[in-house]
Amino acid sequence: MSLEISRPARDMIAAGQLFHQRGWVPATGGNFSARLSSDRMLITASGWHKGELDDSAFLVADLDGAPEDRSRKASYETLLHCQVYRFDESVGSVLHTHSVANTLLSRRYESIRLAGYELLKLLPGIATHDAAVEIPVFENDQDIQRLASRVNDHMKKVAMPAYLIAGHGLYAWGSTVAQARHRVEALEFMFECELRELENKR
Ligand SMILES: CSC[C@@H](O)[C@@H](O)C(=O)COP(=O)(O)O
Ligand SMILES: [Zn+2]
Repeated sequence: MSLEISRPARDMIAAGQLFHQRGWVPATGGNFSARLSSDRMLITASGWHKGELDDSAFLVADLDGAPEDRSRKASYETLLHCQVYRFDESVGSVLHTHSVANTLLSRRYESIRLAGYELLKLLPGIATHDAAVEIPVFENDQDIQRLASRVNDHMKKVAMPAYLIAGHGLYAWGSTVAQARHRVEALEFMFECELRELENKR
């Protein structure tokens, strides 16, 4: 495996193990990618357990989602990764999780407002806890092309640091795998806080 591929693969393998330990990628849920160049990415193959990734779990695809090796099957949600890379050329990694907190909140709200958290500072353009962000929730859809196009239309109108798919999971990104992972960790922490707050109000 070339150095170009082995570094992001190593970081995504480590992210998968961490997310699995936290319960954020049950069964074969979740998928990960890293940009390799302006028009290529390394992405998880479909159907892998994300806590058990190894070098063979990744494949190179273009930003239309076509694998270089046509015999390989990229993630079912590849086009959602392509959409983010195409929308913002500074994005270097996209990570997707299926946690209990993000799933429950996304089933309940049309968007999640996160305000007053110190960890908001992990998100782009935020330098203080005294801030708020809206994380939009999109209706789930097995037609990933149609879902990617809905996300794209919304992104053109409203800046977002991440988004949720209802009853499904979180998509977050960053300039590197490490930054995307930190953002997933921060968002999952804040979602967990929101969920517990909600439960305490009952
Ligand atoms: C089989 S349940 C999970 C999938 O439908 C999907 O949401 C997911 O996150 C993983 O799909 P994958 O094709 O392995 O990248
Ligand atoms: Zn998913």
